[in-house]
Amino acid sequence: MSLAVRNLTVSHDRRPAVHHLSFTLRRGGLMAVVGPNGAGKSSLLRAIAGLHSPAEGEIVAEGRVALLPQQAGLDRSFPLSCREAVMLGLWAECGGFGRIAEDGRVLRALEAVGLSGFAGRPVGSLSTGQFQRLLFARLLLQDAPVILLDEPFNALDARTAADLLALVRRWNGEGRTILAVLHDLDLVRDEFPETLLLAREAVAVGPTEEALSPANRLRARRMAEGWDPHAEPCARAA
Ligand SMILES: Nc1ncnc2c1ncn2[C@@H]1O[C@H](COP(=O)(O)OP(=O)(O)OP(=O)(O)O)[C@@H](O)[C@H]1O
Repeated sequence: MSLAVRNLTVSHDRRPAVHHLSFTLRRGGLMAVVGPNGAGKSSLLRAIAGLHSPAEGEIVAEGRVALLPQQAGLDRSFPLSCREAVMLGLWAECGGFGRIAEDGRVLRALEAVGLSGFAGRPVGSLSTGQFQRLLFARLLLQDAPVILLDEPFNALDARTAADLLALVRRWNGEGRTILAVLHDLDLVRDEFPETLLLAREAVAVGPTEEALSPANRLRARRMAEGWDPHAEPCARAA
């Protein structure tokens, strides 16, 4: 197994965003995470990436995990050039000074996502699509066997989405394991063989067509609508 999530509860202020969730993903697996707003999808990815400690349960990943976060949660006014922003992806691998020797890799990553000539541009000057390409270049450099994508094609034009989808396909073809939060169910059906349908708890996990059956989607909607944000914290997640 490349990724195993066992009885995972992720809480904010002791209120569970993800509740007693278990699933596994084989090496080279390609799985979509689908669910209503507030279903816990981003919380799940952040916990797998090690950015949020689980309240309960266990996450086992084979090798390094790289996360493409949601753009909406990022501060783009930070004074960084594209080169520096992509180099941040190398921090865990090379530390501060070692990265300077890696400029060639950074330029190649920028080129691979269609951003040749952008190395010196401030990140704040990029369009949404260009910024998403930049985040993909950073992921490319991280070279992780497990890749988490949080709404990777949101607010992109067709050309940018197609280019970045081609990169995802390439990574998967190289045997990397990919877990992606998506709202476009047609894209999920076309590209992702497996799906986790999440409404804080797992509604379904398995082959996409079965997981996204009308009955499961209705159940997910009802579970999300029935959730009381003021309910008592989960006693088991204390
Ligand atoms: N930092 C936080 N502090 C407090 N509550 C949070 C925090 N982050 C998320 N939550 C809450 O956790 C629940 C799940 O949020 P999360 O962002 O994981 O859902 P999501 O499925 O990714 O939603 P969306 O589709 O809208 O992006 C929501 O009720 C949200 O308000």
